[in-house]
Amino acid sequence: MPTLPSIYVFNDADAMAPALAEYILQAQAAALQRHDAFKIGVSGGSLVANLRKALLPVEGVEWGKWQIFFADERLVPLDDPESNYGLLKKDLLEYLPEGTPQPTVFHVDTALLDDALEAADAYEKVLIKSFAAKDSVRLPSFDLLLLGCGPDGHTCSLFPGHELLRENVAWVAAIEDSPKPPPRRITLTLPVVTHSLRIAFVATGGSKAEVLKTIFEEPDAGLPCSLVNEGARGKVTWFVDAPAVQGVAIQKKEWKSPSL
Ligand SMILES: O=C1O[C@H](COP(=O)(O)O)[C@@H](O)[C@H](O)[C@H]1O
Repeated sequence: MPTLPSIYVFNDADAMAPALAEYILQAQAAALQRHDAFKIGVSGGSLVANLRKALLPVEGVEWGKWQIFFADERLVPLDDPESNYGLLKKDLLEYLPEGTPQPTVFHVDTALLDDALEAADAYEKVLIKSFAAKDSVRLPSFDLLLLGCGPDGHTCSLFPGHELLRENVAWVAAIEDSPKPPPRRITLTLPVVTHSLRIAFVATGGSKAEVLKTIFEEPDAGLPCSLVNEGARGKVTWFVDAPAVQGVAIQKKEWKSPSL
């Protein structure tokens, strides 16, 4: 089993989209063989536009079987421009053609936006219900996590050097001092992220090149994305465009379409 992440580089986001779609459809097929649902966790940010580009043109997405959870969420109203749920709805789900079976989307409890701890506990209970009781399951196994990578190397709302990186009991944790606004958020914890069956990072644009250099060339710097690469050995795939890895020493892989 390979231990390094697989890194696929494309000229631009348009060229990346079909490969990302194929990868997601492979994960969907594997999940639907295991159970009658596709349980995924998604980030917000630039990922969502890339998902729309990838998924809208293709057939075979069984939207009605998707159970979508948030890898992290900002504690703001769902219609706030900062909401990851709001972004997913506006930039992806509202584009689904009329009559498409809708995915089940698990958003944060909006009654708890002022209390990050309560909001994290409540979202953990949602996971416990969806993935079986915490007593019998040490960690939930997402079929797929689709993650972004911030320009500082954060992923989910796990920020470089933050104490939350050491959280190893909770499935979902509260953060009140996010260095990127808004400060109050909830996030999946690192053990939950690395326990997922597959993890894909999507990073595009030259603004990511500097941090990708650190992530891949200096993994010991311990940036959150490097910790995921390390902790989820062999299960991590990166989809990037050429500007995002300009000047970064990586071992690229060539995407082979399963349809060829
Ligand atoms: O704050 C956040 O930022 C990251 C990265 O966003 P990007 O726009 O630089 O890709 C995102 O993955 C995370 O979900 C979000 O809450």
